[in-house]
Amino acid sequence: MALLGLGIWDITSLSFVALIAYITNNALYNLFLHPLYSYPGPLLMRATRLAYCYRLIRGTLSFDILDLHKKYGPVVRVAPDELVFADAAAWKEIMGHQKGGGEPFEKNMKFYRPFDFLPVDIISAPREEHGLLRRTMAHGFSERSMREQQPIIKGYVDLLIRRLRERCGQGNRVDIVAWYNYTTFDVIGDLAFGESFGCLENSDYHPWVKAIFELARAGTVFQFLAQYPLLMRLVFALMPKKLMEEQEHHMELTKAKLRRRMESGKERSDLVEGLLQKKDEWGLTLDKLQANSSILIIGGSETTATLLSGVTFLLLTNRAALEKVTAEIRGAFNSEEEINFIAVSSMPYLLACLEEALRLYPPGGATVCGNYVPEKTIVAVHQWAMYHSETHFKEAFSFRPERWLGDPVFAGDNKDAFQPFHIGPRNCLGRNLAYIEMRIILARVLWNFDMRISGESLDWMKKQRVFNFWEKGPLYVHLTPAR
Ligand code: HEM
Repeated sequence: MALLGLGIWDITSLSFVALIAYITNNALYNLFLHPLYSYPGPLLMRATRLAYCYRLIRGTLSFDILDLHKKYGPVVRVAPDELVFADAAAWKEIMGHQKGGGEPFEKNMKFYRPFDFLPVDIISAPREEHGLLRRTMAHGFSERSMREQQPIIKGYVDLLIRRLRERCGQGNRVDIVAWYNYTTFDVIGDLAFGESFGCLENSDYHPWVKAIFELARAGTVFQFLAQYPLLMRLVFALMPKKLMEEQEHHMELTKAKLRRRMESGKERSDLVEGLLQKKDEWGLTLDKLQANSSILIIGGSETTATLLSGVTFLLLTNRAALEKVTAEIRGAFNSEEEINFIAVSSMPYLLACLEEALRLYPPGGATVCGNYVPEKTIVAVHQWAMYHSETHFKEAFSFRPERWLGDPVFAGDNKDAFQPFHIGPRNCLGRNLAYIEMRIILARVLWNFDMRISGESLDWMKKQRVFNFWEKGPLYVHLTPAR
């Protein structure tokens, strides 16, 4: 084959040279002419986004960002068009409420919705649609709804305790991560679809839940590919058909659950009732309902289970704090029945332990909040890096619940830097529900069991990487009934 007298090898060599020239040209532009050229950062990261993507898909980005802040200061250029901030004021500037409503910047869709064909949900909706969705979904999180949801949540916590009692004692160990996941997925499954996933009942993950964990790692790869549309198309063309079918199957399962919830005809104070009531008026398709209920489940279950796993690990490796929080709980109640939503809200040390775990092990972690400013710069805050900085928190790597209780040793901490639920019009809608679930579950577990960490899990937190979620291995603990 010949083109204008050139052979195949000439054409290949020319294409290669053209590609190298293009990459070099781009890198030189990024280093010397780009509007962000004067911001500090490592040479490779300033020259090309590939260096950032490499850290993202290795799952080490969040930890690397802390080192970068130490070396380059509170604002670092981590990709040609991206700045990360380790400054408490950045929260407000990036996400705070604006006069007239809305947030200052649009979200970065390459991060939040890497594929155009995915239906829009509350997390990825543009400003106006987001406002409508949020106002409607907020009904499910009202005080009244949460009061009515209390017996549902209690039912699953009762079942958790029963299951753990069946398994504890005589040298047995349990993987507490799995049990927290079973519980929080069952609770939110019930609150979003009117039926649980049956994880606690069957003492196993439901395939829907398993698929979510399997997709998390792929998510970072797609966030990387979203930067390179041609590569994305190539990967899609080569992707095994089976993977696409599994994704379809997952969405079908969600739709089937939703259909059953709609056909039940019951009015419930749950998390989707608001949307279902507006379904016809807004012409909400099943795809959109599916997308939003999936977000509720993923956002409301994995996060809470992660934090519960984190706080359990931190307590079991900090004996004094474990004894103190256990004494607070066991001293406050005469019977387990008294441990309810209201009672657990007034347990200061329990709350301080949860806050400290949110600081050391923020669920979704390490996630960024990318947004575009008009000049198409992405701006981001990385929670893990921000919270492990001595600039903001004394003894930043240690578990010190006292810092949240006014201990003068930590008077210099910059609490404004700590925003695990984000701030502004797109902050976490489920924050109150999360606190209630976390307090009730932790209080009931500590009331019922003396806990000890199993030797093989002592470096559980150290080994983890982040792929949108913390990639948590099993956390083995020994439980002994306390009564
Ligand atoms: C420890 C537990 C939790 C943490 C740390 C957490 C954190 C967050 C964060 C950081 C966001 C902002 C995400 C973004 O825009 O990038 C968010 C949004 C959201 N969360 Fe949570 N969350 C937790 C539990 C829950 C629970 C239990 C629910 C209940 C279903 C929930 C529902 C939501 C919803 C609906 C949004 C979207 C809000 C919007 O875009 O307007 N979250 N959460």
